[in-house]
Amino acid sequence: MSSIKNNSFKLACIQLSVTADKTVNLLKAKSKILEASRNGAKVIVLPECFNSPYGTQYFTKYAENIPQGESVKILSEAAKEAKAFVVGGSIPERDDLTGKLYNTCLVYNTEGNLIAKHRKVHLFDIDVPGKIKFQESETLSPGNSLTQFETDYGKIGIGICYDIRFPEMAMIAARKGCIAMIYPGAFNLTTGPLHWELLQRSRALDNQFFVATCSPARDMSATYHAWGHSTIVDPSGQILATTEHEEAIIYADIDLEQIKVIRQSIPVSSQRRFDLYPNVAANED
Ligand SMILES: O=C(O)CCC(=O)C(=O)O
Repeated sequence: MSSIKNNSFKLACIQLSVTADKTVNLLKAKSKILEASRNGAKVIVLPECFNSPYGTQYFTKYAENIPQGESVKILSEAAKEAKAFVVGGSIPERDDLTGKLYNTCLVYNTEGNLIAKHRKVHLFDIDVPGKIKFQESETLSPGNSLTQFETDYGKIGIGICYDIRFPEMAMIAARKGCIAMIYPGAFNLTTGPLHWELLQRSRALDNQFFVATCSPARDMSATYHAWGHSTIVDPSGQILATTEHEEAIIYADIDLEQIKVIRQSIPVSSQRRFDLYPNVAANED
């Protein structure tokens, strides 16, 4: 595990109501970050696409350059005022050099400095006949790297929404010593009920670390209906905090001792047989 100054902290996930008005979204996000901080949270998470409605038709309009964009400024100010680590959900990012758009999570430290940037690696391209078809790749490009950042409590890995379906990402974070994976995400009314909680508990149990997800609140007048149910799961797969689909802040006390205890009792990470699966990608027929 990386250098840890404190063995416990309060984690908050802000299930924000996101509107079509970017300024309203940003001001609300900042005030909720400060509220979470007043309630003792030291790591505060926003949802996927917290400054814009979620949908490929919106990304171009709401996209911002990093670090010049207005969302960057608000996140930095909020983290500094809150004296907390802020995992800034995600925003549509425009790379001015290439013109490409990304779904990007920015992370700030307690001084308001940008310490990590994760571009969603696995784009949400699915087609469930009669239920949901979504093609993020119509407008977005995928990121090409995995992201972890240091806090006073240990290292934390970042994924965005669909990234949670790829256990390799979380496993790499765990093997690099992360204490948690945090996934800003916006599942939907088709895949949410069956998969959202199951995926979180699976990633937590696979890796015996904490997992947190943060969704926007549901808005039935929007074009995309988010599942909500932001959740925090402990290293044994138990749910520490969750909610329904309305706007809410959920909190959990994260006790890092729990990681040690479960890893000592069920020591799967030291029992792995990498001699049998050294390179999973090479095993395709
Ligand atoms: O994987 C899913 O079912 C939903 C993913 C999603 O909504 C996203 O990646 O934004």
